[in-house]
Amino acid sequence: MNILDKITADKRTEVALRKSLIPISQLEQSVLFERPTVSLTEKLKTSNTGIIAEHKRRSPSKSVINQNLNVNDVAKGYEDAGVCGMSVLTDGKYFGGSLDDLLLARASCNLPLLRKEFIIDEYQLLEAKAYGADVILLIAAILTRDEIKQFSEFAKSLHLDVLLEVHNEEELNKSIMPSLDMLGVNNRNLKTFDVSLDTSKSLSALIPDDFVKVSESGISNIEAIKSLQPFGYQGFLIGENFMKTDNAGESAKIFIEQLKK
Ligand SMILES: O=C(O)c1ccccc1NCC(=O)[C@H](O)[C@H](O)COP(=O)(O)O
Repeated sequence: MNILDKITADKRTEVALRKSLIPISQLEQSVLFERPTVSLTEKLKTSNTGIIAEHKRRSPSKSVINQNLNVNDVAKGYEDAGVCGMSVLTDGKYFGGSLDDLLLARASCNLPLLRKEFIIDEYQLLEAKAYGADVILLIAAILTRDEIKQFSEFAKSLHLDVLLEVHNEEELNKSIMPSLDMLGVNNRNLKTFDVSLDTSKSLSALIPDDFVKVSESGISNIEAIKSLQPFGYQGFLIGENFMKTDNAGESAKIFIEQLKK
């Protein structure tokens, strides 16, 4: 079994347990459920930097990245740095994240927040809304076309933006549909962890112009962004490069200042 299959199998068990512990009616009572969401897609369309900065403590590919940062400080720092949005990993077992991280980020900034999760059930979209997310991620590699349609349409009914992530042509071809807002190309193969920006470059021409294009993973310098922009990318998801430092917000600030030059 590859790591993605393992994460997904564990996620099914976890979500079944969460559903039995917290009923949907309780999620819907969250004060955040009525909060008007902020569109990351619209922010990326008008930004000249397009940085989506991630809160990421550890990962299957890198083990520990940084366990010492406080999510409130990271969220405030990213907002001060001028990022377009923040991605918050909420998986506990493989990434050391939680829904509480999302809630704390929500309490600390007004940025559009992406719930970075392995979504396999509509229930997780209700959780995303209840804990303050504005955007959800759907990963084509773990979903059927019918599930992508069902989850993306449900997300839109909750006024959440949808970022659909692909890694190859087959995943892209099965996924294109009007209920998506952003098409993300993950430069990391989630089964082997190989990283190549060429993945974003080669798939870009196949992504219809109706979607904002986001390049994800393995971006560690300004040159990478400059090399992706001519391929139509308007969003750049960066985790480790900021989180591996003592001050993720400050690192993002310096990065954005250099990018603007
Ligand atoms: O990062 C991993 O090792 C990983 C492994 C398996 C599934 C997902 C994984 N990462 C999720 C992400 O998409 C990244 O956290 C995100 O794109 C940022 O990547 P990076 O800038 O390389 O930290």
